[in-house]
Amino acid sequence: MTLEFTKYQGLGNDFILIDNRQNPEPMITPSQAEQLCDRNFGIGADGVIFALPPTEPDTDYTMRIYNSDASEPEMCGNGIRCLARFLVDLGVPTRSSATGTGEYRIQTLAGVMTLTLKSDGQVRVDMGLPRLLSSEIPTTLCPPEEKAVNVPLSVAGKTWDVTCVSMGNPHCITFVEDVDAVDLAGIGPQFENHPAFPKRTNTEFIQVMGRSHLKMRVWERGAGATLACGTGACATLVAGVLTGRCDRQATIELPGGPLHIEWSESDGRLYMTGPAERVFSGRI
Ligand SMILES: N[C@@H](CCC[C@H](N)C(=O)O)C(=O)O
Repeated sequence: MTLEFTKYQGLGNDFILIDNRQNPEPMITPSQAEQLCDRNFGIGADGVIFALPPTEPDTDYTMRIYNSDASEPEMCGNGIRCLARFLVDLGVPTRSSATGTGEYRIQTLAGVMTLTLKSDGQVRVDMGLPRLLSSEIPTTLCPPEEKAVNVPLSVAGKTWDVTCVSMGNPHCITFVEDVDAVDLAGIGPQFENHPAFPKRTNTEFIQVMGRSHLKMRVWERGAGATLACGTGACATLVAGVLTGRCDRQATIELPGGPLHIEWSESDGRLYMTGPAERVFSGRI
């Protein structure tokens, strides 16, 4: 089998993009995706993203993604910005927004996202509403109809105060004094596979630098330590606001670079703005 692909990255969170517009099912299996993501024996990536035909009214395409461990998450913030750039590079015309900028409407397992192509090359994504009930995360840290905000979680012999937010996919956020001192590879997997998270979890370790500046390191479910996580940055801003640590707009500083996140007071939705770049194309 020969597969055409293009590699993209959003703040160093990197993906293999596949033009799957002729078929509603991904043209490779999760285990083939895992092989392609291998950084020694494959192309190397944090995940594989498929541009699939639309199945919902008023959408342009459908996005699905496999993590580098072959699991399928509901959503990916950096990945959907890469998908916007991929569609532009494929020559797919955009819709025109009220402000005259180009837009795509993309269906995901977490709902429909609107992507706006900005004139400076960045992509702004309407990431939708955060979900806060324990049943929606999901987590057993609180009763199903309660929010897990600043609740204790025991990991690696220490009690961490955590806040849980779903952006379609699960996030567990904890604020620390010094984010560079966190042993990500040591404790990340223990958060990810903690029995309190029946669907596993992404985990964000956050240092507050100011009310509009948070520094983040992430351990991703199914991908490990990555250089950036868009859904994680959105979930982090929500956790920061809910615990009184930050304003509703902030720069989230990630190892791969900054993301701008806004939690709109008027519509309650999260808006993420950041870059996405093509790295290379190939055939495997
Ligand atoms: N890097 C992504 C999130 C990808 C999915 C995640 N690993 C999960 O399993 O939920 C982002 O930018 O949001």
